[in-house]
Amino acid sequence: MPAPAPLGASALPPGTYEGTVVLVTGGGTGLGKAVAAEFARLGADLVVASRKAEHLKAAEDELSALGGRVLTAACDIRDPDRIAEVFDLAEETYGLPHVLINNAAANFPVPAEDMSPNAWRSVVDITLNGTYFMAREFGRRHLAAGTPGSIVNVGASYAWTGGPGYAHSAAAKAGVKNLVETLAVEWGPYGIQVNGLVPGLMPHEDMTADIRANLDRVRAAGLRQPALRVGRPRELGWAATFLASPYARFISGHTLVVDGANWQRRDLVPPEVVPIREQLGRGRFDAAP
Ligand SMILES: CCCCCCC/C=C/C(=O)SCCNC(=O)CCNC(=O)[C@H](O)C(C)(C)COP(=O)(O)OP(=O)(O)OC[C@H]1O[C@@H](n2cnc3c(N)ncnc32)[C@H](O)[C@@H]1OP(=O)(O)O
Ligand SMILES: NC(=O)C1=CN([C@@H]2O[C@H](COP(=O)(O)OP(=O)(O)OC[C@H]3O[C@@H](n4cnc5c(N)ncnc54)[C@H](OP(=O)(O)O)[C@@H]3O)[C@@H](O)[C@H]2O)C=CC1
Repeated sequence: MPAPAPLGASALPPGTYEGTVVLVTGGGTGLGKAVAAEFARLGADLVVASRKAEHLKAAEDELSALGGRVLTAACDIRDPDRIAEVFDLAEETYGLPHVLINNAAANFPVPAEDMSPNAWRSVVDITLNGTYFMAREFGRRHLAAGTPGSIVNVGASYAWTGGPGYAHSAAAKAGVKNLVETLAVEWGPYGIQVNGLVPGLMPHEDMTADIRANLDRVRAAGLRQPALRVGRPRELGWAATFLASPYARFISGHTLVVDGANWQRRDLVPPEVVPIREQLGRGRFDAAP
């Protein structure tokens, strides 16, 4: 597929998000930062919430250079009390966020039989429970205030297909997609839109070592994407700024996949079956700890 428009370009009119507060979880790294940047270019004030000080610093430094104001808040989205404090802080500083980008998630490749109960819990807690806790706080505050809002939950295409090597994340992302569909109906009458946004393979400099190693395996195999290229983080940002914009007010309960049709790929001759243990370079399963 052709290369996208250059970084800094936008399909939306300048100032589309002036006077709008956008809260992005995990907005200090990778795709969350790229999405936050597109809102900032269009005039939004940003609230970035995540756990690590170095990620919050990166958000503050890089996103404030794009024009809008940036408030950062240390927050583990597994903690509903801390989430409420972050919303209090945002309200005191700018007013209640109009848009919530539920981007933060956790993931690492591991064969299902090797995964510890705590590893499963950590990924599901962050990816599914954290996403719900953020949406819950946002929804309750808007319902109480009688104001409209827009939520975009970042997902993954293995929500539909299953994700060998990522059982925890795939199950959690299936829950995230399902939550979009439920909340869109429950909160539609109050003017709250809820949509999902799924990136395809979009490499970036903040990828964790585990995910990067998998990307290297994909590249070594020859990429194998129908688009014959990977996605650029700004392509996700453009889709997010459209979904939360005044031009998408009748879109709700929808999950938009930005992956160059990769998740639809089927072959006349199915690919060779290689067990996940082998793909991850692991030996025979040994139940002994
Ligand atoms: C090229 C193809 C790419 C396909 C991508 C598919 C689409 C999805 C992409 C993504 O979601 S990318 C997002 C990735 N980003 C992150 O995961 C960032 C945040 N991650 C983290 O903070 C950690 O990785 C964490 C482990 C998920 C959470 O950290 P926390 O501090 O809460 O947990 P820990 O106490 O460190 O660990 C809990 C538990 O998990 C076990 N564990 C940790 N890492 C691994 C691993 N690599 N493999 C197996 N198990 C792991 C850890 O040992 C703990 O379990 P116990 O030892 O206590 O049993
Ligand atoms: N990159 C890709 O190709 C793909 C990505 N995705 C999805 O896109 C989204 C962004 O992924 P990507 O940018 O690649 O990943 P990153 O690892 O760069 O981003 C994950 C972000 O989540 C934050 N985070 C993790 N755990 C918590 C927590 N408990 N509380 C608050 N924040 C947390 C991290 O910040 P901190 O460490 O500071 O807490 C980090 O900023 C995710 O939802 C992911 O599943 C889906 C498919 C493909």
